[in-house]
Amino acid sequence: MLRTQGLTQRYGKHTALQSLTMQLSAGQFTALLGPNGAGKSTLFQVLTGLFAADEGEVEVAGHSLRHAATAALRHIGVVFQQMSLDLDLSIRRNLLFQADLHGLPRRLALQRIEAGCARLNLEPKLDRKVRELSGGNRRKVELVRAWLHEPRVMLMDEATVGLDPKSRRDLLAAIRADVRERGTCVLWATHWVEEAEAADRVLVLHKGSLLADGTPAEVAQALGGPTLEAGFIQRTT
Ligand SMILES: Nc1ncnc2c1ncn2[C@@H]1O[C@H](COP(=O)(O)OP(=O)(O)OP(=O)(O)O)[C@@H](O)[C@H]1O
Repeated sequence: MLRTQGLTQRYGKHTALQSLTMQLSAGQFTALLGPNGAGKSTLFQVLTGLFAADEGEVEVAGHSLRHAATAALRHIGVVFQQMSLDLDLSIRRNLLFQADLHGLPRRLALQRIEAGCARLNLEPKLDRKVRELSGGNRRKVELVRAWLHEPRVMLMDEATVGLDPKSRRDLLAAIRADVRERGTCVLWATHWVEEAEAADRVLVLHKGSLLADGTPAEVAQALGGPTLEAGFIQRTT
């Protein structure tokens, strides 16, 4: 569902991504675990087409991001680290704005907005301004927004930063349910080992390269364990 081949990105003399090759399947929740500065945000910027990598290729659902960007990006939903909702608009207006950008007919847009908000218990708040919502609920609105065009690949960049434990758990549960129900392919960037431990698969990114790839147990072993956390700290600090 999502493939990269030899992705390399440099900022001046600094190499942020070093020939990164990976392949992610449908129905899989993959954690991209990396310490600060590993290259996670750079990878997400490339995967969402914000800029083209210096070298290498990205394919989304069989479409090349370089040669068929519109077709590729249609399958991508994203929640970035930084919130990007309009604080002075209601949840509904924020989501309708995004639906319009995707060219969704109004009736279908309203159906998806209501269904998405119902899944995340946001429905009673649809007409509240985003400014009045807690951090956890703002993130949920961003998730509903990312779902509006029913993408097959979801990219979540440190989506739980700043959330309390219950909000983190709720957001993760909603994403996992989506993986189960729609077979979504999720790439979840985090530096929280605890979140990676709950993933189907873990990719460990360090200094722009993949250090390990496998189930949490396999990665713990590959990193020299005994736990994922111990191996991760040992190999990335
Ligand atoms: N625009 C930029 N110009 C120069 N260097 C950059 C730029 N963006 C990122 N970098 C550098 O590239 C490397 C990777 O950064 P990136 O933000 O992708 O890492 P990250 O894994 O997302 O880190 P964090 O967890 O702190 O967000 C870092 O060394 C960073 O300083």
